[in-house]
Amino acid sequence: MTGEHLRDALKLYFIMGSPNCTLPPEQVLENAIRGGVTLFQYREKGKGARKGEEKKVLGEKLKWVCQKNGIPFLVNDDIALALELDADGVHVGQEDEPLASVREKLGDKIIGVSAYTLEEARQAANGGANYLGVGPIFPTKSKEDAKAAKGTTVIREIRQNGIRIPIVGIGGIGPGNAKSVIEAGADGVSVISSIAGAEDAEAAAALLKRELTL
Ligand SMILES: C=C1C=NC(C(F)(F)F)=NC1=N
Ligand SMILES: [Mg+2]
Repeated sequence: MTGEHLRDALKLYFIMGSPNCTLPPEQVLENAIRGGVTLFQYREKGKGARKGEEKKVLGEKLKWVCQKNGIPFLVNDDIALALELDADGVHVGQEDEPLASVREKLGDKIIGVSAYTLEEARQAANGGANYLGVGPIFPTKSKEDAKAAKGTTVIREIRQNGIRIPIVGIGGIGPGNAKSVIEAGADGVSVISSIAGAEDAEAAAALLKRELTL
């Protein structure tokens, strides 16, 4: 996938695992994609998260849903699982395996890196990350150890410092604030609870997509 294709694919980036879903995760994902999700990250984390074989089995199901619908399937944190599932890529945080060693294992697959500050963004961009996950932009309920929300200024700051790689904002993004993330210079928004926690994931995704394309 070329850089520009990835930039477009980041538009509406859905992230979830079984702890985020009330309905069966594969059904939530199917509905979310029908509503306009453009890229998916399997993030099996938090209370009640599956482990080992169960985590892998769910990953295979969700990867299949993505492949059927032609959208990229990424795995959060777990490099070994990403390789086992032959995922399209991974997302790693500052405290996960260093970018250089992940790149060595994954070759030209997609590697996204979390960035909370301009410095972290610059380091990841220089280190060959394919995209940055910048946030939390707004207060989030989806990550227990989330840092203080930064607002959209941090995205503007990264762009003003000449960092051009694709950026997706993350953290408390939903209808009403999604557009401001794009206006600050991000190529897309990533959401967990706005879609996974919605009564109707398809409608929730469609509402967000519409706001992003207005
Ligand atoms: C902690 C995270 C930060 N950003 C992202 C993404 F949106 F994909 F960039 N995913 C994560 N799991
Ligand atoms: Mg992580």
